[in-house]
Amino acid sequence: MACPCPETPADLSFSLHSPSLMTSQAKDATLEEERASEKREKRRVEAAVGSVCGIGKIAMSSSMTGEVKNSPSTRTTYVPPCRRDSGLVTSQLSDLSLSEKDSSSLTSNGGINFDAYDEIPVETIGSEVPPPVSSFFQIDLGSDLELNIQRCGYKKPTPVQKHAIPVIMAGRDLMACAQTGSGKTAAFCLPIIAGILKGPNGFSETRGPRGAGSRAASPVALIICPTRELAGQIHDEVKKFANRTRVRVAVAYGGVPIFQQLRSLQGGVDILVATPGRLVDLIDRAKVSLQNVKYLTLDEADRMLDMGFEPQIRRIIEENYMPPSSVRQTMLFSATFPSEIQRLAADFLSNYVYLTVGKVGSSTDLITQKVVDVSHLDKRRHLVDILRSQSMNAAHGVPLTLVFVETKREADTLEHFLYQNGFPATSIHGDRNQWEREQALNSFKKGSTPIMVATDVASRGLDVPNVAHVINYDLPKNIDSYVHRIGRTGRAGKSGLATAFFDGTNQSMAKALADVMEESKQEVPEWLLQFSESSSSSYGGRNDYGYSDKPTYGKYDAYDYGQGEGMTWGAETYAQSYPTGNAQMGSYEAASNGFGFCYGTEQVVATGWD
Ligand SMILES: Nc1ncnc2c1ncn2[C@@H]1O[C@H](COP(=O)(O)OP(=O)(O)OP(=O)(O)O)[C@@H](O)[C@H]1O
Repeated sequence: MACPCPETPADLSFSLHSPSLMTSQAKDATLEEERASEKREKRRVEAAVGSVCGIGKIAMSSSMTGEVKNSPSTRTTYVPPCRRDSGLVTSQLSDLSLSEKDSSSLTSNGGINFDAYDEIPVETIGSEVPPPVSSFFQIDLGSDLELNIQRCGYKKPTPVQKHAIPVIMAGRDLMACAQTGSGKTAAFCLPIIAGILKGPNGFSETRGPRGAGSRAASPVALIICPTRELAGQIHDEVKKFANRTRVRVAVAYGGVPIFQQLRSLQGGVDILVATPGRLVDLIDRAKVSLQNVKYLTLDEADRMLDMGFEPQIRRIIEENYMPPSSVRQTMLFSATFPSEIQRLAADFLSNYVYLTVGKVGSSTDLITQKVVDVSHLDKRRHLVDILRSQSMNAAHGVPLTLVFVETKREADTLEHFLYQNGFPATSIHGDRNQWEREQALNSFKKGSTPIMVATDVASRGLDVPNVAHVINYDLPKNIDSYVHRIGRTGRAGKSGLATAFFDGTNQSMAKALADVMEESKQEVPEWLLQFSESSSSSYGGRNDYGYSDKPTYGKYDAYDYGQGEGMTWGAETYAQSYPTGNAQMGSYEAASNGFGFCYGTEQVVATGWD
């Protein structure tokens, strides 16, 4: 059958093959051609990037960049040769158990298949956008880093890496939106490390105290993210890539004693990964100075805004001697970008490239999405039936299953209920101390407790390999959270299953949910379409630009915020807007964020961020 998709523009130097459509002979020939073109491309990109890799804001001219011609603020779309039939046609979930297809989707969660991402359309907007690469070795990342990439088993870059790495290496600011699990972390880590290893700023005398001196640690790269677990995970990732190089990496997040973090900073640091609250604390103690920051990355930038971190972020960036946006390089990464993020981009980025892989805010079609109409009272029975059914069908024990609930109390209650009913479950939420949270996550990762009940504290960024099933026991209040939650499965090109329980209270989500399902080629149940047509509310919906339409400020979950040493702020969630008038205190600790204003203490609907 003829491919209905537009041809890949002939002038694109990288190939976008659909492997399933190729014979092995054709594959060999293509590989040969790829190697040759890789070498040609490497020479061209080297010539273009030259000595400015990652150390300056020198934009490449279109004549330097080769075939992809860009005039100022050009929109370039890379269209895959043929969108594969994903094969993920969903069948109705039988009333109380998993269908055969769903079960097989749970067990086919095996190997990494990044080819799946090759078919996703990519768009770049900006002036003189550096061309993408098709291999890690096409751009000079340095031999140490190349070795570490190989050690990590990364054979080829994912689309976001193909496009983002050359942009960052060329010294450009970047706002990048790519689907969950598609390798955004390495997309910013690799060029930062490469830049530090090459650049004159990288190993200057300024990276901070090396001994017992009193000077503040002065990182060259700062990576800010919303949660402790995510900070820990990014730190691990950076350490893997910086292994056996002289790049020093440290992490700082709340909920644990600060002393150990202070000690690691004392040795001097090149890359600091931090959550906003603890970072402000360290700056106030004069233990961290931002005056040498050359690379600033905001990971899950939209979530940090959503959580009300904007004052902290602004304070960190605008009031602490951080070099201005014309000097530093700034990168924003997420799978969703609500419109509010554009204000931040306008303030913090300069002459940036806007990169989108797939549709902004959409999910990957590697995840089979189900939605079940279930009354509130029936949820537990449904959950038990699903868990039983998948355990019976699983070849190797209970598949890793993440169950999202709305409140911390519900997380505890449901964990207890599951445990009482013979299911090996644990839970993670903001009322558990950091040690308990890490224990829970580890035992989930190892499969000792293959069922984890979680609040939104686990919805973003967490990369647990082989999560087979995400169950939205309680649907979140906005569609971006839904996209991130289900993105805990179907990562790194693997398939996954996501089931949502839709009850009477979720009607305002119907349209947004149906839209996301349609965008990712899922079968939307007729009853949901009907709800979505009758629902007049746009809450949780999207505007014409694919951004979420909802008001994002003041929707507080509990977060890692202004905490002192070992202390957890905001153990609960502030359901609505802040600052609020008539506060109604809940059972949480925080009433002040340490920056001079009171949090709204609206009705408490906890989801456990901190
Ligand atoms: N090029 C690659 N080759 C092999 N594995 C990779 C590659 N890039 C990333 N991975 C792996 O894919 C997984 C997902 O990557 P990562 O966590 O960076 O995704 P993400 O896009 O940041 O997801 P999220 O939006 O949920 O934060 C990780 O286990 C990572 O190690």
